[in-house]
This record gives sequence, structure tokens and C-alpha cells, in this order.
Amino acid sequence: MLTIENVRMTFFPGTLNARVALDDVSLQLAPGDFVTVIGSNGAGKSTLLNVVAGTLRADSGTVRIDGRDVTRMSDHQRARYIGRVFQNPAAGTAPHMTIEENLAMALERGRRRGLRLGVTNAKRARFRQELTALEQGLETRLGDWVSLLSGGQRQALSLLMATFSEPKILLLDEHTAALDPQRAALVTRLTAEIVERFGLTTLMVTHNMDQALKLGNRLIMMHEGRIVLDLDAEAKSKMTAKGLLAEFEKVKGDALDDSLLQ
Ligand SMILES: Nc1ncnc2c1ncn2[C@@H]1O[C@H](COP(=O)(O)OP(=O)(O)OP(=O)(O)O)[C@@H](O)[C@H]1O
Repeated sequence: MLTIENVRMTFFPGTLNARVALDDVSLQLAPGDFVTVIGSNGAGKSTLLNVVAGTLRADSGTVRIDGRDVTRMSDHQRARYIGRVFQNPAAGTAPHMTIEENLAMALERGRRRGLRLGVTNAKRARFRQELTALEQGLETRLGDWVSLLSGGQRQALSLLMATFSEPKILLLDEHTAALDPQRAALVTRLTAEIVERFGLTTLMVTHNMDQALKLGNRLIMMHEGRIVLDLDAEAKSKMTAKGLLAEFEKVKGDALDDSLLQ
């Protein structure tokens, strides 16, 4: 469903500030794969998601979604294939539009004929049904401005909006990191439910080891622009948070050894 081949991406190439964010990254996801992505700060996790979404263009390499080469497509052209939720609850929703207007916008996203934001009764019934599943009481607040919602409620709504148009790929970029533990747990649970319900192929970046181990059927660890660990479902089920930290220490140590040898 998603194929990333030999992708390289350097910020400020050819300058003293040059920074290799992705160093020959290849990754293949089968339909329905749910891959959690961990790694130290600056490892290239967000850049990877940006290259998949088309927000950033790779210097070289290819990105294919469902067999289609999207490498040269803009983020707008890819929007119909991709749903994305960011760390900041404010990023995924329009604050001065109502809940139902936001949902109507999400429903039309990526369609070719432009925006048809009209909220019909049929749509409203669907919105109520989907919102009820979030268990946030939002189904009775369709006319409320989104700016009135809590961070957790907004993130739950963002998740619903990102998956509404049944994207081929769901990208989650530390989408629970800005929430308090209780709300983070709720959004984590909703994530698992929604991904399973729609069978979404998902890449989820997180700094939370327990979350990375609990969710999904595969885990990758990135370090300095490379994938340094790739655990399938079985290896992941046997891994512990402590074990992951030990792997972190190992790659950091190896990187240090390499730099000392140069
Ligand atoms: N817009 C940018 N301009 C310049 N350099 C950037 C930009 N975005 C990322 N980088 C650099 O690219 C590298 C990878 O950054 P990226 O944000 O992908 O890492 P990350 O793994 O998501 O880190 P974090 O966990 O801190 O969010 C870092 O060295 C970072 O400084």
C-alpha cells in the first residue's frame, strides 16, 4: 500500500548547515499495516511523514501509494490518499467553524469538484452516529464552534476527520503528545478502534514506548535519518519498553563509535 524506496532528504544542502534528515530510507507497508515509529529527537520521523504527505519533496528516491508513483505530486494532489493528525490539536480543525462544518469539509476533502460544504440531514445523521462512537458527547453539539472544545475532544475530532474520506494512508505525528495522560489514553484507544474499523494503513510517530509497543503490528526505530530497527508483530509482542531503551542506547553508542573512528 505504501512503498518508500531509497529516499534521501537533506536540509540546506551544500551549506555548512546541511543536515541529512533521511539517509536512504526504504520501507514497505502492506494494506492494513499499522507501524509505530520511534526515535530520538531529530531522527527524521516527522520528515518521513512529510515526505509521504508531500509537504516535503525528497531529494531522491520514490514514494508509491497503492501502486501509484506520487513522488512528484504536491501535497494537495496527494490529499485524497492521505489523512493526517498532528501533535497540536489546533492544527487539524478549523476553530471558527462548527463541528458539523468541519466534518462536512473533511468529507469533501480530496474530491475533485471543489468544496460542497452544505450540511444535509443525511450528512448530519452520519456525523451524529460517528461522533457518538467517540463518547465525547459531541453528537449533541454539532452547531458549536470547534474552538469551544477541549484539546482531547479536538484531537478525537481531528482523528475522525482525518479518516472520514477513507484515506489510503493515515499519518499520526505524536498526536497524543500534547494531551494530559487521561485524554492521551482516550485518543490512543480511539486510534486503535478507528484504524481497525477502517483497516487503515498507518504510520504513527510517538515518543511513548508503551504506546509504540501496544499499538500496531510493526515497530520501527529511526536514528540519524535511518531505520535502525524493524520489528514485526511477533518480535514486537516480545519486546519491552526497557528492551527498546537498551536498543536506543546501542544505536547511540554505535553512532558515537563511528564518529570517533572517522
Ligand atoms: N524545516 C526544516 N529546516 C531545516 N532542518 C530541518 C527542518 N525540519 C527538520 N530539520 C532537521 O532534519 C532532521 C530531522 O528532523 P525531524 O523533525 O524529521 O526529526 P524527528 O525525528 O521528527 O524529531 P523530533 O522527535 O524532535 O520531532 C533534524 O536534524 C532537524 O533539525
